[in-house]
Amino acid sequence: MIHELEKLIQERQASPKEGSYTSYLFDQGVDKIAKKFGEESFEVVIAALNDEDLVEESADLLYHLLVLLAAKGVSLQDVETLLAKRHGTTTPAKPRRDVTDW
Ligand SMILES: N=c1c2ncn([C@@H]3O[C@H](COP(=O)(O)OP(=O)(O)OP(=O)(O)O)[C@@H](O)[C@H]3O)c2ncn1[C@@H]1O[C@H](COP(=O)(O)O)[C@@H](O)[C@H]1O
Repeated sequence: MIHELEKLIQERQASPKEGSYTSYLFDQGVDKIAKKFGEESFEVVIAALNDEDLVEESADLLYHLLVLLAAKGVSLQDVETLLAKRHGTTTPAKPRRDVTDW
């Protein structure tokens, strides 16, 4: 599904469609898309901390990430290739600072 969604987003990027939210985002540009992604990220944080609808917020977040990646010319395959490279490796769980400012 996520690859189909990426394809549809790329189609909107190549051929803007009247009334399409995706076309609206591409028309607004990377700044707007990045800000929307930030806004949606925060909604995921709020949903997680308040036991709200994490599935719906995650869907919004992934959609906006795909639009952002497309706007920057990065494909899901690029991200998958990096994930595959990391897959199975272990990141040492060293002590880390508390997150106090965000
Ligand atoms: N998955 C999504 C998706 N998730 C969220 N959204 C839209 O994201 C918007 C977020 O709402 P907000 O209230 O945060 O933003 P807003 O106030 O409408 O916009 P701003 O004023 O902040 O710019 C809503 O309009 C949602 O409809 C999505 N819009 C589209 N898709 C997918 O993209 C496909 C193509 O959509 P169109 O480009 O609209 O044809 C659709 O078939 C869906 O599969």
